Amino acid sequence: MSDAEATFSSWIGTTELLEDDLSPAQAYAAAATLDDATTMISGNATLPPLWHWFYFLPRAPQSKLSSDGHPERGGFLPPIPYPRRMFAGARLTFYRPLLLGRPAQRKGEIRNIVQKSGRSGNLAFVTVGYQFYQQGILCIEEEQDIVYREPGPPVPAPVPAELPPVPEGAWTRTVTPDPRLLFRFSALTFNAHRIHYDRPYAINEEGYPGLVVHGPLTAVLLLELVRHTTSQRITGFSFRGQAPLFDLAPFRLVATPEAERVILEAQGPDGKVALSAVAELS
Ligand SMILES: C/C(=C\C(=O)SCCNC(=O)CCNC(=O)[C@H](O)C(C)(C)COP(=O)(O)OP(=O)(O)OC[C@H]1O[C@@H](n2cnc3c(N)ncnc32)[C@H](O)[C@@H]1OP(=O)(O)O)C(=O)O
Repeated sequence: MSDAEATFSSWIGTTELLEDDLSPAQAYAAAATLDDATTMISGNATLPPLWHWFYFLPRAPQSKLSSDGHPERGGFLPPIPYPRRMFAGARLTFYRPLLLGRPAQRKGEIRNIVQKSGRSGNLAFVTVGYQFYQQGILCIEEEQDIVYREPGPPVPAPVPAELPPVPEGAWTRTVTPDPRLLFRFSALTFNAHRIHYDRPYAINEEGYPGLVVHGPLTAVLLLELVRHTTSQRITGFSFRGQAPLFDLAPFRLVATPEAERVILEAQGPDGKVALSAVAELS
C-alpha cells in the first residue's frame, strides 16, 4: 500500500445520498446541447442512457469551490493532494430507464483509492460507485474512475495526421468541439472545472494546449451515435479516457457493431484513440 493509499483509505466506504425530481426542463436543455430534435421529452418519457449525468448536480456553495472550479476536496471525495483532476472512465449497467418528472435517488460510495505511476507522473485513481433508484427499484449501476495527476510538463497539442480507415459497417460522426458546446455541457452538468471554459487557466495553470473536452461529453456523443442508429436496447456501457481531446480540431467518433455490442472509439486529430468504449445491447 502506498503512502497516499494508506492516508486516504479511511475514505473508502464514505457514502452520499442525493435526490432529484428529474425535471423535463433539464432534458430539454440536454437535447438542445446535443442538437437532438427527435428524442421525446414529456412528463412520462424515459431518460436516454447516460442522460442521468445531467441530474443529481453538485451542490457545493460558491464559497466552497477550489481554484480549479471543483468543490473543495475532503467532503465526499478524499483530499488527494495531486491538483490535476480528470475523468478517467466509467462502467454502467442500465437495468431500466429512469422516468422523467418523478423523484429518483442516487446513492454514492467511495469504493477504492489506488496510487499508480504513469508516463505523465504520479496518479491517484478514486473509484466511486453510484446506484440510481426510482420507486425503490434499482435502475442504473455505475462506477466512475476519477484520476488526480501531479503537475507535469505541458501536454502537447495532438499533431494532425491521417485518420485510420473506418471498419466496414461502422457508423461515424465528426464532432467539432467549440467553447459554446463545452460551456453548455459544463452548465448541463453544473461542472465548474475551468479547464473546460477558461482558456488562460487551462493553458497557463494546468498545461493543456486548449480547452479540454469533457470525457462524459465524448462518452455521451458516442452512446448517442449508438442510440440513434440501432433499435436494440442499450444495457451497458463502459469507457476509458486514454488521451485528452481539445477544442483545437475536430475529432471522429467510430462505432463498429458486433453481435450484441458496439465497439466505440473517439479518435483525435492525430488519428490516435482518445477514448475507447463498449456499448452492450440486447
Ligand atoms: C468531467 C471531468 C473531467 C474531464 O472530463 S477531463 C477530460 C477527460 N479525461 C481525459 O481526457 C483523460 C484522458 N487520459 C489521460 O490523459 C491519461 O490516460 C492519464 C489518465 C493522464 C494517464 O496517462 P499516463 O500516461 O500517465 O498513464 P499510463 O498510460 O502510463 O498508465 C499508468 C497506469 O494508470 C492506468 N490508467 C491509465 N489511464 C487510465 C484510465 N483512463 N482509467 C483507469 N486506469 C488508467 C494504467 O492502466 C496504468 O496502470 P498499471 O496498473 O498498468 O500501472 C471532471 O473532472 O469531472
